[in-house]
Amino acid sequence: MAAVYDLKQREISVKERGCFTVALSGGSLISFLGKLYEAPYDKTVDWTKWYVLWTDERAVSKSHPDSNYKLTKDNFLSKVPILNNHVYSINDNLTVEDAAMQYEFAIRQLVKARILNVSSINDCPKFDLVLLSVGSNGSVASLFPHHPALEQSDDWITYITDSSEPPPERITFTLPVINSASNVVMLASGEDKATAMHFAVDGSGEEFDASAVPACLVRPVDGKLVWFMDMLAASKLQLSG
Ligand SMILES: O=C1O[C@H](COP(=O)(O)O)[C@@H](O)[C@H](O)[C@H]1O
Repeated sequence: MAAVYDLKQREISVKERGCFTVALSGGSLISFLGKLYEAPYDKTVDWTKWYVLWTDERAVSKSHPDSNYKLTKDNFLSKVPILNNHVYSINDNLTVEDAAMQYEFAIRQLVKARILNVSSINDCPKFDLVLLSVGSNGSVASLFPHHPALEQSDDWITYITDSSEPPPERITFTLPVINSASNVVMLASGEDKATAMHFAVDGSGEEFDASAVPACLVRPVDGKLVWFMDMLAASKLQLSG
């Protein structure tokens, strides 16, 4: 995945603020992060500057196989020297409502400490990088097709109790936060993503309902969007015009 992210962008963030803030979703993208602890990146990345957060979490314990934290810990964090106090996971001992509030508070503290920038357009936190693995239904983070959470713009973090994919309870970034990032990378791999990718990339026109494919609603307001897909996920693209 082009080493996940342009090395220069990381260097710019580190030079400007002395840190690099990344929000990770769960899903298949986590296995691609492995490239970052292989040569040459293992020598060039300054891991001590990284701050890691999650775009969303499922309401399960951190040791549960469905936990996005566990997935990231097992496949990435346990292999790289990111500082423990730079890892901001979502509390698994609270109700989703309280965990969402607590997580938003933690993000506000990072903004106060100037570890996280703020968007000049909407006052949302401005992550250096948001990495999203797109679901087979076109979901991003824990924002699912036609769900009212897609409309949420008052809060940075919200929660849902009726996810169309198990488990039903989740905590998630809202779209304004995703769209305020400096860089958003969307990843889709596998044939089960092909229909969603077709709508996400080719879907347009008055009749197209973007809320049916939340990935379509990812449009950074003042940042870059990069898509990575494998041949199977891209197999239904029309790429006309
Ligand atoms: O439930 C979730 O799934 C999506 C997509 O995962 P994938 O395995 O189809 O790549 C993920 O991005 C999200 O963070 C997670 O909570």
